[in-house]
Amino acid sequence: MLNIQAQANVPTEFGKFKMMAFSEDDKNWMPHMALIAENTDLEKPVNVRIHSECITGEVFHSQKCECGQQLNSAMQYMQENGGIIIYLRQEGRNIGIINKLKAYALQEKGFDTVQANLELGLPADDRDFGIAIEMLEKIGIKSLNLMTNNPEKIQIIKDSRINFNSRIPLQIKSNESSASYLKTKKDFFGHLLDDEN
Ligand SMILES: Nc1nc2c(ncn2[C@@H]2O[C@H](COP(=O)(O)OP(=O)(O)OP(=O)(O)O)[C@@H](O)[C@H]2O)c(=O)[nH]1
Ligand SMILES: [Zn+2]
Repeated sequence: MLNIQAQANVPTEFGKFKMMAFSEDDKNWMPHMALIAENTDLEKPVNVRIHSECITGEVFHSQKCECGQQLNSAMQYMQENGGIIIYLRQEGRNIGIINKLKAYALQEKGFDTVQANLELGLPADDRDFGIAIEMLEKIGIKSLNLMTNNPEKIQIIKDSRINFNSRIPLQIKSNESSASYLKTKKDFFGHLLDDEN
């Protein structure tokens, strides 16, 4: 069972967030995180972004994906409108950074983002979004507006006790390196992306 192990108010370049670390015990060095923007009203439908860790994109500014820009946009949006970011430690769609780099090496040889995982004997997407539901319920969210393009995340909320009120699109313009990745997300995973990608 996940519990809030610690929480503190942290100023960021976007504004102040209450940052919470969730894990089963306080010995976990990679806890899932919740960032709650100031002025978030938990009694109204809450704006929520469920975001999966991507060290290459968020920390090292890789151009192969749009995760870093998505996280920045989400933080900005939550500060302007109130809301919560659930940050899941599910690097590489939960295959981990070592396997993700192995998958990237295969992508250099022409495999796409899905084929590369399968070639490694791993699922295309191994994430468990039930963790996000558990965290949202602990925080006390009853109804939400979900910031995503991923229909699976929407379905997970609809299958839970939390009310799905609306979707907030989160589309980042593609670049030369990310265009084919975004096309595969649209074609294979059914992501709700406009045609500019
Ligand atoms: N295995 C693998 N993981 C990747 C690759 N590129 C990005 N990721 C991971 O994919 C996750 C982000 O998933 P996305 O499919 O981009 O987006 P999403 O979270 O499903 O959907 P949105 O809510 O619309 O952003 C992060 O954990 C990234 O580390 C890749 O080529 N291979
Ligand atoms: Zn990424």
